[in-house]
Amino acid sequence: MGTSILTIDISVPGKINLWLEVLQKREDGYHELSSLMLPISVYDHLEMGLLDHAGIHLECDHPGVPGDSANLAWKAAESYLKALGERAGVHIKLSKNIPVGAGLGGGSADAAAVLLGMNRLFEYPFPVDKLHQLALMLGADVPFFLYRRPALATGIGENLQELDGIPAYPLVLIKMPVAVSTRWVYQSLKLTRGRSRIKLASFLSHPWQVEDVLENDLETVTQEKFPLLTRMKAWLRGHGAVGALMSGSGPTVFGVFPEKGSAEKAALLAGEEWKDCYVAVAEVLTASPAGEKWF
Ligand SMILES: C[C@@](CO)(OP(=O)(O)O)[C@H](O)COP(=O)(O)OP(=O)(O)OC[C@H]1O[C@@H](n2ccc(N)nc2=O)[C@H](O)[C@@H]1O
Ligand SMILES: Nc1ncnc2c1ncn2[C@@H]1O[C@H](COP(=O)(O)OP(=O)(O)O)[C@@H](O)[C@H]1O
Repeated sequence: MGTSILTIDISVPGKINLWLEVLQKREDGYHELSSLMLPISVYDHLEMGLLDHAGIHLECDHPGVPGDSANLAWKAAESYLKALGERAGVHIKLSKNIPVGAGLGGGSADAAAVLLGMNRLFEYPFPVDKLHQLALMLGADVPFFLYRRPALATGIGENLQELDGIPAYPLVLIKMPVAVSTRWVYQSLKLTRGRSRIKLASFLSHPWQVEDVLENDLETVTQEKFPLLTRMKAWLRGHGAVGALMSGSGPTVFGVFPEKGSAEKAALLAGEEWKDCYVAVAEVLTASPAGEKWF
């Protein structure tokens, strides 16, 4: 198998939803949201290179994630090549580190990163709007990961208002050893809200009053099945977090800490308290990495 000399390495950040309000169900079954999406310093890794023949070769190191055309990274490469109309080939090596089925957006993040990587390998044939369009066909969350910046997501997640002024919140993540299906959570949701309560402008002028905006309408569904999540959030608050919430469809819960030191201490204790769980310290990424050109 011949790969080109040019290979690229990409660090792929996951995300949390600092808030997630589900506003209504559309006729196609998707839900309209208002969600503050924040990239975080928990990363998958991708290595990509062009082949000297057509095809998509994927290696994925996670036994629970498909290594074939069911992988979102594979699907992203396929859709990019199809849009480009070239009989080219690509090799993709995916190292998973973002927990799977966790509410941290790992699959969507990989898909977006493959689109970005392909665009660099082919020397930028597509503008960002075209990548955004391809991303949305892969999943509602995928466009967010093209920009790697804090953003208010509306529509089904694809209308993105990028935001400055979000602190690099120190976080502790705890995830039970179960995977949750996003589809199941949305399908099980009973809508009660109607309209958005959280005011972006007032949050931006007092971002440290973060506990006032930690709200996730999907929590009720996942918490009912896994009541331990409620205890995990209370535990995080009892160990220094100013607030705690489930991310996305869960089951990861995150605590927001006033500074890195207290987050690290809490994470050490969390590792002892929540023995079978994934525990990590992370922080919110507030700016795209400098010097990276993708489109
Ligand atoms: C809940 C969130 C919050 O950021 O994240 P995760 O928990 O998956 O990380 C997202 O809305 C997940 O987005 P994503 O994972 O891209 O969703 P998709 O693959 O497009 O859809 C998976 C399933 O969720 C439902 N879905 C998704 C997004 C949305 N706005 N409304 C929905 O009803 C769809 O009906 C679909 O069956
Ligand atoms: N590259 C990928 N990384 C993770 N999961 C993937 C990937 N491709 C496909 N999947 C499948 O997508 C599902 C959801 O994965 P993930 O994106 O990690 O969760 P979430 O939607 O909670 O953020 C899993 O069932 C997994 O098998």
